[in-house]
This record gives sequence, structure tokens and C-alpha cells, in this order.
Amino acid sequence: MAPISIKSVLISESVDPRCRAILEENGIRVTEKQNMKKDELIAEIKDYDGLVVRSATKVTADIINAADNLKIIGRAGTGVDNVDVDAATKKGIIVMNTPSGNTISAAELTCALLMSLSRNVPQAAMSMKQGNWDRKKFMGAELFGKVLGIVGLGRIGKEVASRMQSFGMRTIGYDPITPPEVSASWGVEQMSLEQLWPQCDYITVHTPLMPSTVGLLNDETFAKCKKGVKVVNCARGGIIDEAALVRALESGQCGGAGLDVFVEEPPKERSLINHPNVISCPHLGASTKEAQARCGEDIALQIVDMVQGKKLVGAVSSTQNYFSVLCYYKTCISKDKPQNIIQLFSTC
Ligand SMILES: NC(=O)c1ccc[n+]([C@@H]2O[C@H](COP(=O)([O-])OP(=O)(O)OC[C@H]3O[C@@H](n4cnc5c(N)ncnc54)[C@H](O)[C@@H]3O)[C@@H](O)[C@H]2O)c1
Ligand SMILES: O=C(O)[C@H](O)COP(=O)(O)O
Repeated sequence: MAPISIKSVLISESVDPRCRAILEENGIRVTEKQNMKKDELIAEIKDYDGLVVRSATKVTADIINAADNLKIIGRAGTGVDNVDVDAATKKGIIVMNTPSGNTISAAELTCALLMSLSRNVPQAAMSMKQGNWDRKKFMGAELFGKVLGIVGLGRIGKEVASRMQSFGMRTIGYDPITPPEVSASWGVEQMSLEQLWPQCDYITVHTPLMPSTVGLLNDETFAKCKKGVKVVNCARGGIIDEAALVRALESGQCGGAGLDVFVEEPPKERSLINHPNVISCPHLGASTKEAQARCGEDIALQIVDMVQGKKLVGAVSSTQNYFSVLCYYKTCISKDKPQNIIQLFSTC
């Protein structure tokens, strides 16, 4: 690939210091500025060739349109739903992510929420802090022998499956791209969502947020589930419709929810978070030392590879790494024929 000149990079969120160090070692000037207001970003973005973000910076079309010199948007993490990939592609800006860097951390948090839901750990801990000793109220249920439905059998879905199988859970799942024989080799039986909903004691979602996954769990699909099903969302707010979830919790159709992500972050609407059967975290899936070190390092190395004209290999390992692979190739190779990556993916 022809080298791409990147002299200055803005890091707009808390990214591991290795990111800055690697970029600077390679002669790239780095500015770190957190909590920038949208107008500030619009005013300053023209000064940079590269932008490194996590999930909090909303890289909207108006920011991209003001980014006269931007060549790359690097997402130190997985989801790129906070980046207007379409607008970036039209402007010839490459969008890259580091999708495998936080897989294990997100999978481990998902398992922690599943276990916490089964044994009411956060509620019991809170009750103890309040001076109580309530052994009856927090009666739980074993995970052993229960059915876990995994919607989205990519990197994280696969890691969740193997961990929860070790607890004796039966794992079933659905994914429009991962072949059933592949997921079967990791012990996940694939089936249609219609078949999956009524069988699950627990459901966890691990899809990207895109039009086809918004509200995957809604009033209609909750009604198809077992009464008392427990759900976990460590993927993106909105994959489980929040208003439908409140209604399902109120009616008892949903017996509990473990949520790491929300439509609005931080959420202003408190009815979900305050519900006694909801346990929640402030988007902590990738918040481990290890995940942050990997993501910060990976994104810096990927940028340096581009500066040096190297082919992007990095974490690219399967068709599921669609943002890294396709955005890279479509902007570098098919610049004359920009395609909407999300549409392309959802029609695969
Ligand atoms: N909470 C966190 O901090 C955290 C951390 C890492 C990743 N995530 C999020 O987790 C999600 C999954 O990440 P990943 O690395 O496993 O991604 P991945 O690309 O490896 O897997 C996603 C899978 O979802 C499948 N999929 C797409 N549309 C679907 C649909 N309609 N129904 C069922 N499956 C569908 C894809 O085929 C793919 O296999 C992303 O949204 C990501 O942003 C959150
Ligand atoms: O998609 C991701 O990588 C996760 O949601 C993590 O987001 P964060 O980098 O803002 O923690």
C-alpha cells in the first residue's frame, strides 16, 4: 500500500499511554484532550491527520465534514457505532478498530453479570452494607443445567459460550454469518430466533448495534420468551429495547437484567437502573488494564503500519472483523466506489 502521511493525531479519550508512546516514537505529534464539546472538536479537527477515540466521542458527519486533513479515525476498541462510517468513507477517511483487544474482558464481564443475576450478588452485598443479614430474600438458582441463548456468535459470544459451558449451561445461539458447524465446534447449537426465545433461561446479546439489531429484544420477542427469562446486554444500548425491558421486568416476564450499556450514556432515564431486578455497570466491558493496553497499543501500531505503507493485518482474522478489513480496503482500493459498510455487512 502507498504510505499515508500522518503527522499529528488527536486522542480524544482516555487511551492507554502506550498509544501515545508508540505514535511519538514514530515521529507523530500527539495531542490528548478529553471531554471536548462537539463545537470544540469541529473547530479543532482540521489540525489533525488522525483521531483516536473510544466509545464516548461521537464522530458525527459534521465533525467529519470539518476534518479537512483527517485521514484516519482509529477506534481503540470494538464498536464503531459512535463513528459515522458512511460520512468518513465518502470523505476517504479510513475507520479502523481493534476488535480483539477487549474480547476477553467483555466476555468476562458478561459472565460476571450472568452469575450475579443467578445469585443476586450485588443486591446481597448492598443489603449487607446496610446492616442486614437477609438469607431468604436472596435465594438464587443454579446456572447448572440452564439454557443460555447467545445472540451474536462472534468473538465475544464464543468466549462467553465456553466459559458458561464450564458452569454446566447448555448454550444455544443465533448468528446470520457464523456457520452453524463452526459454532457447533464450540458447543453452541444454532437455531432461528423463533426457536431460541422460548428455550432460554438466560439470553445474552453480542451483536454490533446496527439497524437490524436495534430492539432485537422488544415487547413481541419478550412475549415469546420463558416467563422470568434473565437477560444481559454487554454489547450496545438499544439492542434490548429499554422501554420494553422495563415493561417485561414490571410484568415478571423478565426476571432480571444485567446491563453494561445504555442507549444514552450516562443514562438520564433511571427507571431501568433503579429497578430492583436490574444490575448495571457504567460501560465497563473493556475497562481492564489488559484490554486497554492491547487496544491502545493495537490502534497505534495500525496507524504506524499505515504510515509505513504496510498492509493492515493486525487483528484481522475473519469476515467478522468487517470494519477493519472492509473500511480499509474500500477506502484504499475502491475509493471511487464508496459503499456503506453497515449495509454491506447486513446484506452478507
Ligand atoms: N461493553 C463493552 O465494553 C464492550 C466491549 C467490547 C465489545 N462490545 C460490543 O460487543 C459487541 C460484539 O463484539 P464482538 O467483538 O463479539 O463482535 P464480532 O463482530 O466478533 O461479533 C458480532 C457478531 O454478531 C453477529 N450479528 C450481526 N447481526 C446479527 C443479528 N441480527 N443477529 C445475531 N447476530 C448478529 C455477527 O455475524 C457477528 O458474528 C459489539 O457491539 C461491541 O461493540 C462491548
Ligand atoms: O465496543 C467497545 O470496544 C466497547 O464498548 C468498549 O468501549 P470503550 O472503549 O469506550 O470502553
